[in-house]
Amino acid sequence: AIVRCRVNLPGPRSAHLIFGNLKQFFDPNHGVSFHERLASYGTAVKIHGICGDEQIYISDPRALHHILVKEADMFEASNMFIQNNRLMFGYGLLSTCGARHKRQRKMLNPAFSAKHLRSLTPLFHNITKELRSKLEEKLAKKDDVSVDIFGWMSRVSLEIVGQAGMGYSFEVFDENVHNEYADCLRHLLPTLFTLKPYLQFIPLTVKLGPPAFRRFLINLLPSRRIKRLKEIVDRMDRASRRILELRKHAVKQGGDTVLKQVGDGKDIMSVLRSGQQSQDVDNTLPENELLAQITRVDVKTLTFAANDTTSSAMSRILHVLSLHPEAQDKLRDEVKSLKSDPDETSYDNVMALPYLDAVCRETLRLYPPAPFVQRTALREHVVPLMYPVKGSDGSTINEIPIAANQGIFVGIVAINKHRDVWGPDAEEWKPERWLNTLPSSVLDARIPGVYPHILTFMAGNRACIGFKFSELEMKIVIALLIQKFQFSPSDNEEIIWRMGSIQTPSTRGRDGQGPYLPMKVSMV
Ligand code: HEM
Repeated sequence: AIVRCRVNLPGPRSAHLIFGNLKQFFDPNHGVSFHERLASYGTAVKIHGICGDEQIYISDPRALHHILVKEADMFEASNMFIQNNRLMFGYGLLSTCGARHKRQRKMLNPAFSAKHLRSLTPLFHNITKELRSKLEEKLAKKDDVSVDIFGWMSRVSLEIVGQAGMGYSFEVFDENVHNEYADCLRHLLPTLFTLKPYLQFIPLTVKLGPPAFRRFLINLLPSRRIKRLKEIVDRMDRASRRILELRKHAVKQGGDTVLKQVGDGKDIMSVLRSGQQSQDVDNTLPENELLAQITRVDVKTLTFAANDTTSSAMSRILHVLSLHPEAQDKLRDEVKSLKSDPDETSYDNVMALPYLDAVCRETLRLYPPAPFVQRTALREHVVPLMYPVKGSDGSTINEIPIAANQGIFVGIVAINKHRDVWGPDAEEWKPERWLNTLPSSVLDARIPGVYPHILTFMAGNRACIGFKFSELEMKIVIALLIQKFQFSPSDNEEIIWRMGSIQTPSTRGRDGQGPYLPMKVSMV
């Protein structure tokens, strides 16, 4: 349905008869500046969608508290997001709504608790040490080497989610083994993102008969990108089937011989399974959903949700540290000053490092891997604003009447960098701001994020379930790498971060070749 705004919100003119502003919004190369332009209109901005549909880009703290927490039942993940994830993964956490989503979430929560993460800490250490050995090998004969940091961050985070999430090793550190799954993940989001304006039609296309018929139609389409996407999804599906076969086989066999492949029972899926066995029938998922949780739906959902996000965040941290050598030295001093051996740092010790915490928070604030997400209003509603906006007719708007079915973009990057909240230096990378008491403007804004004061991991009932997992992973990987290596910018390549559902690095002129972050690495 085409929905119009009920109030004269400011915003850019429509740029295209059919796609409105969506091609600008989803443009990998110029999207970052378009999003900055949107934020300059104010905290509630009108965007033109498909065929005259009007959507609202919101970055106001009070409005987002309302939408994501207080009245979350009235705003769902967008139908496009749900349907698209369902087509790619099946019925998992990223592709269900309402009571069904709530049930799945309740089952999964304990597996992501701090208590459970504590037990995973040694595993995170061991995997990072494997990465360190790889880099040390490369540096054995040279003073410095140029390394694709994104590639390595992607491998380490896939291995961590593989082993800690599913008890499965992707064996990513063996450079002689072509890793099909890692390859698919690397290309999935960038390919998907270039199709975003067209994916707005997904809720219509899923009604076109059974899956086999839709597959037949896809094969008739002339678009190379759609064919590529289908191929990636099919390859991931086949690979996830193989992972599960291996896992089933190994569980049947039991014993130490299979531990390298299927872990030691501490992984998320095993915890889920034992939780399922110990709970009342009423509390459990129906059999088909339980199967969805521990079958390839989950392999794909977990790896998809965890991999690109965390590797983007870790790459960004190392990139920023390479541009701020004094901050890098300060962080290294902090890690080295640990009383315990940094290699064996416990969960509590690594979480208690103040400068490491500040570096992670500041990078996640200024450069959230997911710069926006989408929601749809289920019913009409009025949303209050903390910072009034000036309407296109000059009037002052204090609240926004939202129509049923209206599309909403949650402006994560815009709220994280809001000047009224963070002050005139909001756009600067300053980890020190987290070491002092935060200004009252930040505390008063009451930004509803699960990660305090920023919206990077979102808020409310669909907030990131893996944020503590990811925080631990980032801290261990960064601490152990900084302890041994110096990271510097590449001599002759300009790094560009591209707009996407998840932002990824690349270099100028390297369009369509997947993420890439060359950096110089040397021993300290
Ligand atoms: C820096 C790293 C990460 C960032 C920035 C991030 C961000 C987000 C965001 C913004 C959402 C909300 C999506 C939406 O509502 O449209 C989300 C959801 C989710 N994340 Fe993360 N995430 C990260 C790491 C992880 C990790 C490591 C895992 C798993 C191990 C994970 C699992 C999930 C899942 C399963 C959801 C769906 C939750 C639901 O719908 O109930 N994420 N994440």
